[in-house]
Amino acid sequence: MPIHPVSAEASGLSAADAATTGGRPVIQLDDVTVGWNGVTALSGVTGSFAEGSLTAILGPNGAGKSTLLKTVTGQLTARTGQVTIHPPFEGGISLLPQISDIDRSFPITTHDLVSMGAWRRVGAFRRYDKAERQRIRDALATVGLTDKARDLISGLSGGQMQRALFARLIVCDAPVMILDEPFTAVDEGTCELLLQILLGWHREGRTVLVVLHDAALVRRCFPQTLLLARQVVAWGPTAAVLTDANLEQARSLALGGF
Ligand SMILES: Nc1ncnc2c1ncn2[C@@H]1O[C@H](COP(=O)(O)OP(=O)(O)OP(=O)(O)O)[C@@H](O)[C@H]1O
Repeated sequence: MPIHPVSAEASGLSAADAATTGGRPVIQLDDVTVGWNGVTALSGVTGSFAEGSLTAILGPNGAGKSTLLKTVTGQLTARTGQVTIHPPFEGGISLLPQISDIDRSFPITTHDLVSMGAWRRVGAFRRYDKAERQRIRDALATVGLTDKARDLISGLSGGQMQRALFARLIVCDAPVMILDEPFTAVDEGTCELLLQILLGWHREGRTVLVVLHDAALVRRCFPQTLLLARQVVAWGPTAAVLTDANLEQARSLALGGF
């Protein structure tokens, strides 16, 4: 895993920026506003995700959580403001998209979906070497999908599909992992397995951002929280962010419920 420390000075950020989340900034947002035509999905977002941090992104429906992830990963462009991915992390971000964003009718096997995680190392036309093939087999085994490797993804259940997407991230082996609602439509056992994999990434020193809806799970397992409601309501240590007052403010600022 290519994790290289970058000092706050070298990254061009003040020590105060780094101090807000306890480490060196990996992803920095400065007054970021994103929207479509007449709609402003996010406005004035400023803050940073520190190296090695584990952050839950929480907020009501329509709060701009997916919009934030898509902006950070370059799928959307900020209308104003600046998103900075600090060196050496620019090419080191992997995304687990919302399951509803994936075309499950595409005729690809579970094995091939997971293999796509190696794309950055292998490229489009080179053959997978022995080490990559073993890495893919190990990832399938870790998520319990060895016997589904040759099945088309259209035949996987919701929980199996989430396991396959986690296996793809395992193969990616990126220093920054971004996950959009990874526990949606999964049973309790799958949720626990995937949660343990995710917490393992955090223990390994990766930077992990996860959009979630379950405040109890966030309180139990996520040290940092970004509470969004079309703008930042609060961002910092989870206990300080998930107060009744902040949650009430988030509900009143956004259109939907949690
Ligand atoms: N492609 C788009 N075109 C126009 N508006 C969009 C588009 N995608 C999202 N929006 C709007 O932007 C706002 C934020 O959407 P977003 O999906 O980021 O919210 P969210 O917090 O992830 O919601 P949820 O919890 O329901 O998934 C919503 O009002 C949504 O309708």
